[in-house]
This record gives sequence, C-alpha cells and structure tokens, in this order.
Amino acid sequence: MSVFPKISLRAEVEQHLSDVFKNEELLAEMGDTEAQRRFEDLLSLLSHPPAFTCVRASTHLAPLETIRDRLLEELRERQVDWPEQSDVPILTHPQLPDVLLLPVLGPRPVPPRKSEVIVGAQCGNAVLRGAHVFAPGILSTPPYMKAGDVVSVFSDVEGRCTRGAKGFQGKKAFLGNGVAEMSRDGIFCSEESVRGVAVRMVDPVYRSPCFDRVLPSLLFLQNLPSVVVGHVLGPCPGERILDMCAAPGGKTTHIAALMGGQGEVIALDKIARKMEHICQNAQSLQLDCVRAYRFDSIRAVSGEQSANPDNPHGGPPFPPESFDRVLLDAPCSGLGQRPNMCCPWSLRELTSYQPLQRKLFRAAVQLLKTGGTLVYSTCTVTLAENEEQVAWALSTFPCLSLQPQEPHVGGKGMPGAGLSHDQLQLLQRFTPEREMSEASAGCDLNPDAPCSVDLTKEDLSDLLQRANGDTIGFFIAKFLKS
Ligand SMILES: C[S@@+](CC[C@H](N)C(=O)[O-])C[C@H]1O[C@@H](n2cnc3c(N)ncnc32)[C@H](O)[C@@H]1O
Repeated sequence: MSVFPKISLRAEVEQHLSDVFKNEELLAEMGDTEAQRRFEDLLSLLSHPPAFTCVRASTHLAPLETIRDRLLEELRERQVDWPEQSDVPILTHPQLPDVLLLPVLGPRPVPPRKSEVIVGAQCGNAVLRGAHVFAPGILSTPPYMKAGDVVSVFSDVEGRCTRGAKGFQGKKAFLGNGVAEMSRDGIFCSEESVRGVAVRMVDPVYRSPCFDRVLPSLLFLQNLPSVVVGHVLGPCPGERILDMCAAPGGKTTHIAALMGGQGEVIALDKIARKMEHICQNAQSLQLDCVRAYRFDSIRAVSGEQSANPDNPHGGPPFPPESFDRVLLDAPCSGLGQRPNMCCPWSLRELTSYQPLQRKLFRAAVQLLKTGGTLVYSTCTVTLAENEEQVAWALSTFPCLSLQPQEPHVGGKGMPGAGLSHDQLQLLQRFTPEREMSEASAGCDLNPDAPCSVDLTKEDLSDLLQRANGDTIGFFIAKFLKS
C-alpha cells in the first residue's frame, strides 16, 4: 500500500465527526448523499499531502520575481538529484503577493525494494511533503545497512515500532525509495545524538522539492491558509500587535514582514523550549521588531490600566486595550493537518480544546483596543473549535462583530452552529473535500511527465483553483471590536 487510503481514527471519533459533518443544518443545505460523499472525501484526503508546496517569500527583503528566480536557480543546481525539478512551474498567487507555489507530483508508482527503513509517523509525513529522512526520525533499519545502500522507506503510522528494531511487521505505509547516507551503527550506536540526513529520498511516492537550507532568509515554508491569516489580520507599519500563541513564529514573522519591520510584534507562547524557534526565525528573516516572551496568554491581561511596573521592558502581562490587532492562532485538535494517516486520540482528547480556546479568546478581547481587529484561527476541521466558537464569541462579547476577510480564497463557514447565512459567508474555512466537488481537475500534472513551465491561462487558473482548495484543513474568523 503506498499511502493510507484514509485517515485511521478511533471508532468513537469517526462516529463523532460523521455526526458533525452530517448535522441537521448541513443536511438541509446539501442533502444526505452529498454530505456523506464529502465526509468520505475528507477522511481520504487527510491521509494525503496537499496538492502544492507553499512557500512564503521575504518580500520585505527582495521583490517576489527576484526571489522566484533565485529559487529556480537553486532547484536547477540541485538537478543532479531530480532532473525534473527544474521543469516544475513555480506559480505566484494573484491574491497573495508573497507566495510561491510548487505542485506536488504524486502519488507516483514506485516499486518497493527488499531493504526496509521504518520512520516515525511525523518524519513520514515530512517525507510525503518533500523532506529527506533525518537520523532522529529513523526507528528501524535492515541489520547491516551501510551508506550507499538503496532502501525503501515506510512510515510507522500507528507508532508501534521500537527504536533500533531490525524489522517491523506492523501497519506501515510506503513512502518511496532512497539511498542511505549513514550506516545502521552510525544511526543507533553513536554516543552522541545523531543529526543530519540519514536517507536521501531519490524516488518518493510524492515528489516535491526539499526546502532544507534553501534560501533561508528569503523563503519560509508555510501552508497557504496560514499565509492568508497574516493578510487577513492586515497589520500596518507602526502598529502594536499581539500574537498570543506564536511558536514557532510562522505567523509572527509574517506579521512583522507585512509591517516592513516597523512597529512592534509581541509573540507569546506557553512552552519554553519553543521560544528559541520564534527568535531564530525572526533573526533568519531579518525581522527585528519581534519581541518574544514565554507566557501563558490566558494570564496576559494585567489588572492595572497603566504599564506593568514589574516589567519595564514592555513584556506581559499587559493592561487592557494595549494592542491595535490581536492574533489568536489557537491550540487546537489539529485535525486539518495533512498528511495524517492515523490519529490515535480518544473522543475526550479531541473535544478537550474548546474551553481552553475560550479562555484565550476572553484575554484576546480584553487586550484589544476599541476599534482594533481580532483574528481567530485553527488548523482543525471540527465545528466545536471553529463555527461554534464564533457563535459563542458573538453572543458573549456584544462589542464584537464579524468582518469580511481579504483575501477570501477558502470556502464559507460550515452550517451547524446556528450562524446565519451572511455570517457563514464572512468566515473562511479551508476544507480539502471542497476541492473535490467544486474545483475542476482540468490541469492535472502527470507525475511522470514533467510539466512545461509555459502554462496556458486556463491551466494556470485550474492550478490556482486547486492550490486554493487542496490545502490543509483550516479556519479563519475576523472580528472588529467597537
Ligand atoms: C497552532 S500553534 C501556533 C502556531 C503559530 N501561530 C505559527 O504560525 O507558527 C499553537 C501554539 O499555542 C501554544 N499555546 C498553547 N496554550 C497556550 C497558552 N495558554 N498561552 C500561550 N501559548 C499557548 C502552543 O505551545 C503552540 O505553540
């Protein structure tokens, strides 16, 4: 089996999601058969990678065209690895001026070899999105594997393989073939922790360029809906902006770039070890208006109306109404992430996020200035963490109103939380099964015949439609506080 036919979920979770995706309001809108078909498409698409690799270009440092040309040059230099890489088109996006899109080619028919390397599910997901296999991701290799051996790479989708095993008979998904750059002993028997590429993928089931160390100051790998969030927030130079759940800093750095480095972006995250990623990313993208603090954002509102005397450097907690704009990219069940072949969570775990998100939302509303903008986003597909949160927010905070989003490239909100037709239109839900039903599959790139860079207008429009639709699952709501 190349890639799992659909995401594997616990029965109780699948039943819960089925109820959500076939709720009464939704059934009234599209009928039973269509709702069922969309739900099945969703489960199937979640186990596969999105159709495009999206990179955010540092347009605060160089024009988009220059960055695209530099990327093309880089890919041509890597031709030795994959000759067809230089023939893959690099698309720009008409509504996202800092985005470059590269089609992911696959699934390709790749014959598996006898020698098997097993990698952890997270590592496997990265391989399906173009990465090589790094040593820490490897769980099992053949007993005598040496550098130069050709191996087949499999993902341990259920997390059952023990590190250092010499074989594995559990559920595994084939990801493609590669060449070992390290021996088994080099990976498992070293006294220090081993880093670096252990298997270079030469014939992957899904082909997409590896962006490891490619133009690090000019490119940032980011899912398309996440780039949309930065634009929807609409930061302006000179403003003071709060990113409440910021690590690893993808959206923080985007916000800072959109402000041209002028103003202040305060980035908070609760987890200490993640803070260095925010700082490293800001540094590598040459953005010095980011201030990152380890802090629980639920407690980020200070009691006083004046600046916090305990923190002369302007860190948290902050007085109410301190920020022009607030981004709450909330911790969530992450069910929109792709590819994801297996989610082992119980129903209780899956549904545990709503209360935490509401506590964070309360702090966000307090910290936002009157007249300011609040954007709430998640990378999940459930109703409880998305539309239901919007309905709750609108009834709990009369000062909030939903706002149109610019750009709006995703679909509308999902019925089921009692929101009106007009309110749903103001929400942006990225849900890959929408692509299957609404977009034309007109310009499918044949995985084995490299696509010419000269595309017709129609091909380009089909590809962009696909890039907007076949993304990770994601949700965005924009509010004004008055
Ligand atoms: C969806 S991720 C954020 C991704 C980030 N916005 C980006 O674009 O790179 C959610 C983050 O929220 C953080 N988090 C969870 N609870 C938090 C809290 N109470 N206060 C601050 N951060 C929190 C997690 O550590 C995690 O890094």
